Amino acid sequence: MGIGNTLRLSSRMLHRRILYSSARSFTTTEGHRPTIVHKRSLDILHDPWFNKGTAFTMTERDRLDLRGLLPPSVMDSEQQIQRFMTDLKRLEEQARDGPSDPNALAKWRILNRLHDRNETMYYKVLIANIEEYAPIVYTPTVGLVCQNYSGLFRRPRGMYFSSEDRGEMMSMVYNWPAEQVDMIVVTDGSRILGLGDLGIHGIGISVGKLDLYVAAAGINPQRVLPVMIDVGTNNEKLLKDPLYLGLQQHRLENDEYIEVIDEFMEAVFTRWPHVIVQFEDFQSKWAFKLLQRYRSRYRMFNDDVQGTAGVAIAGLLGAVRAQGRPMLDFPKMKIVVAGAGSAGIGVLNTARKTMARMLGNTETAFESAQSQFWVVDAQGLITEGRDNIDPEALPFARKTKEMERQGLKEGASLVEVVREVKPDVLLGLSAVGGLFSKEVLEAMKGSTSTRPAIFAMSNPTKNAECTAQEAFSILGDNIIFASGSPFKNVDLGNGHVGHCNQGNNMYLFPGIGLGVLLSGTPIVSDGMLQAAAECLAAYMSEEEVLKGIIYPPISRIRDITKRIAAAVIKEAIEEDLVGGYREMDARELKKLNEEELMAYVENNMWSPEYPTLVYKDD
Ligand SMILES: NC(=O)c1ccc[n+]([C@@H]2O[C@H](COP(=O)([O-])OP(=O)(O)OC[C@H]3O[C@@H](n4cnc5c(N)ncnc54)[C@H](O)[C@@H]3O)[C@@H](O)[C@H]2O)c1
Ligand SMILES: O=C(O)C[C@H](O)C(=O)O
Ligand SMILES: [Mg+2]
Repeated sequence: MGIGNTLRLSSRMLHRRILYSSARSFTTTEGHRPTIVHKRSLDILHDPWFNKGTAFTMTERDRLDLRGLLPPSVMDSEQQIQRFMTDLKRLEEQARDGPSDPNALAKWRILNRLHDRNETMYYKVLIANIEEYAPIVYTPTVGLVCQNYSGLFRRPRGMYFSSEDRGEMMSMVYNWPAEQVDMIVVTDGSRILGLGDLGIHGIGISVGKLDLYVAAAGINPQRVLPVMIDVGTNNEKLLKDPLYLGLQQHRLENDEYIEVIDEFMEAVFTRWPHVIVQFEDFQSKWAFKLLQRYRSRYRMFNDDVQGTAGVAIAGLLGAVRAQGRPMLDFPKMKIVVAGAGSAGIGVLNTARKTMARMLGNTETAFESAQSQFWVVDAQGLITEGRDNIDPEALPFARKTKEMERQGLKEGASLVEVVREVKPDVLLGLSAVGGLFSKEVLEAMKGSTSTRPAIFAMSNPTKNAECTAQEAFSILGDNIIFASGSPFKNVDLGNGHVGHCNQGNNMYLFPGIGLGVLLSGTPIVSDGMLQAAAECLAAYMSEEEVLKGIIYPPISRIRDITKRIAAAVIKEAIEEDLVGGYREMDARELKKLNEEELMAYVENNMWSPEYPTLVYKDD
């Protein structure tokens, strides 16, 4: 069409064009008309017709009571699809360089989908097959899940409190639909297993821990709440990833950080005054501070510091018994610990206290206990000669002169320390995979123990300080071996089998939580943690321990958890801290004999059975 023709567009055509365009704009307006929904909160997220997932805008989240039920980052639909496609494509990569069980993530997805559609059935499957599926919903696969969380994120589970929610937490906590919450596991994502800062993706660890609370301790799944507190991340990869679901800012520090955690604690304890909060995978610089800040004010504990310590003590006492010696010989053990973070220091403090108690609890007993430990961190052996020593590690710093006599100096390497000390136990909580190298394990051959023990406790599997195969093949089947993530027993030929123990805080935290809940204690005391550890230590028979089996198999986790809960309640009674639980008041609780106490615990453990449902109009 020439210019002239264009100019001569008939008025009829022009009219038609205008009509067409106005019809289009009319259609568009129609498309923007709001959809009326008769639902709010999780009911919307669980409805495929209305759910937009992370694409709900902040105003919509506020309008529909969704605040806190989704990660804080708002995505558009293009970004959502990009995330979905990245995940889909990752399947191929995983088949190539995935974990030792190439189906682990696929199994996790299938279990997770079941979790989304039928909780009762999910927990029935999990409890009946706990040995097979704990490594899927818990370590090591949970680590992989967190690392791939952006792609795996489907239906949100739990609550997200971010630093953007300051001033709002007290009200948004009411967006959680359950009237009662018994157990919260909270993380800030700053140190997930040995995988470092995973930011908001760390929520997977809270979900995994609570799965064990339900499966092992029989906490009602309707009363658990996984929480992620997003104060930013220092993980540069996440900070640069446009599809990251969390706040793209560096972590808050100092008072700003504490104010966020304070507000969260106040909010959850205001709505649910009897809730128990388990702190999980906070970097050590905050783990200790927050524990001290809250432990006498709230029902809370730190699993990495306190749960790990109890499990390690139980294992160390097992290692003494495995030598055919009485537990009271524990204070004679020489222990080299690699790693002085939240877990390592937690273990050291408790081990020292246990030894000191065995030696009479005097000042000399404490000093004598202290001299049984050699601590090696990223900078080598910790001595008093170190500049800027971490105050938490200070009590375990060795005296320079004494070390000189032993042929060691500040910063000595792990292999040097093992060679000189010839320890009974080598315990790793360093998060460094392969730290117990061939050289280090060879040096352990010089151990003066009749049955040396190797505890490679870092998680997940790739961060273990050594594999079971490496330990047994170098040191033989006489050793005691425990690892944080599960390893299969090692066939050493000629009918010899190296037994692998799983030294993981999963043997303690569910029982601690359950005992605290059912006792109604307002705080989690050192005595309760000690009672829990002693219960675990005493659980294994003489015969098992002599075979090198120092922890129960995970198939017995529900039974051990029940006993630990009873031990915690007993201790709460001793300390006069019981408050009772539901219809069992403190006075009644104190009257229970051993058998009745066990029955009380058992009767209060949830089991996955379908209840009869009856409809009732509001
Ligand atoms: N098995 C369990 O139940 C259990 C429980 C808690 C933590 N963990 C594991 O323990 C590990 C550490 O956790 P954390 O919270 O203490 O971490 P953290 O980051 O606070 O501490 C790590 C420590 O290891 C030290 N370290 C680093 N490189 C080292 C090296 N080459 N040699 C010796 N030490 C070295 C660091 O200096 C630091 O002291 C993680 O892998 C975690 O999964 C296991
Ligand atoms: O989560 C685990 O498996 C144990 C422990 O809490 C850890 O941080 O590694
Ligand atoms: Mg942990």
